[in-house]
Amino acid sequence: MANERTLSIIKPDAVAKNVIGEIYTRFEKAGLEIVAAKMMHLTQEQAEGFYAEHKERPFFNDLVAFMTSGPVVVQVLDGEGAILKNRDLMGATNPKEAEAGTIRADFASSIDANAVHGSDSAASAEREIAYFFNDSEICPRG
Ligand SMILES: Nc1ncnc2c1ncn2[C@@H]1O[C@H](COP(=O)(O)OP(=O)(O)OP(=O)(O)O)[C@@H](O)[C@H]1O
Repeated sequence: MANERTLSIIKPDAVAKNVIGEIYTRFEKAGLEIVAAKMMHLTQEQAEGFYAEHKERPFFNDLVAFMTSGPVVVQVLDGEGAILKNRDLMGATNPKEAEAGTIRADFASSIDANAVHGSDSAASAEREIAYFFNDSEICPRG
């Protein structure tokens, strides 16, 4: 599988639980390099724009309220099959259904406060990385 990049967000619940380092360790152990990272407190506009595809869903307002409730950490992960690898590390959207040992099984408390986001396709990854980072902010190693 080719090297690719994906956008990951550590959501406000996981930042509040002080598990940023534990989540980063999982990325690193899976062979994903963190090639860009920043902590930010999303504005209403930033959260709405990021989740625009969910605009018509009944949970949209709650999702935006949650994502703006506290700081998040946004990062670009780089590695072989990074998109799928990150989705596997995250586990199912609903932590009750997430497999044991996944980030959501271990750190998420509900389907709203589910600890992490990860791009779900190459097209989403491209859009989402560009949403938060300029090319000059991404620092591949080696
Ligand atoms: N039925 C629901 N009720 C409440 N919140 C939901 C529901 N479905 C999804 N969400 C919230 O919206 C986010 C985006 O939904 P999506 O279906 O894209 O899930 P996902 O791809 O697993 O999560 P993410 O996009 O955050 O990686 C979810 O992470 C979750 O926080």
